[in-house]
Amino acid sequence: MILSYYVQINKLAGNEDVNLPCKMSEQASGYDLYAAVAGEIVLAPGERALIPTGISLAMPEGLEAQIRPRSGLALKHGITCLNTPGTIDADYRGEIKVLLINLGQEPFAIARNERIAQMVFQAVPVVNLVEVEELSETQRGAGGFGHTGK
Ligand SMILES: O=c1ccn([C@H]2C[C@H](O)[C@@H](COP(=O)(O)OP(=O)(O)OP(=O)(O)O)O2)c(=O)[nH]1
Repeated sequence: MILSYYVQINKLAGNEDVNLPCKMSEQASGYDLYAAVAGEIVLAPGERALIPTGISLAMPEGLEAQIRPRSGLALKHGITCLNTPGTIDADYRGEIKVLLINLGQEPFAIARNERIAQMVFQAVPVVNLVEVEELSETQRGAGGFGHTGK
């Protein structure tokens, strides 16, 4: 089953040269996001930075976008998203930004229009929280955090 949505995308002023998010293969889950940094920035080992993408979105209600790391950057350079997956709410109209951290041992340079992360769209169910005095019983009950063993 294929779910299909229209999502509006806007290039922010001064970012006309920055690539729109792009799927690198036909059935890729994620749209790669491009850095809209001025020139180049360098992340020292252990350093984090909020990287602009130069784009904003208008998604239909019931959809979110998740910002996830690129595995190649993580494996080769220790570059990942600190808050993964970052949550882009359907009602957010600001610039999409990517919170990167350098967990590697070398400085890592990020140039304008370099692919830094990916964005995966997800359907979000509408949930109404209902406060009650007691919850239904289950076999697990309150067991968690490894209570079934290693
Ligand atoms: O990686 C991210 C995470 C969030 N956002 C934007 C879109 C999102 O809709 C908004 C708020 O994100 P979140 O709810 O994670 O942040 P918060 O710390 O709870 O802030 P707020 O109080 O603004 O909701 O920030 C990004 O651009 N990139």
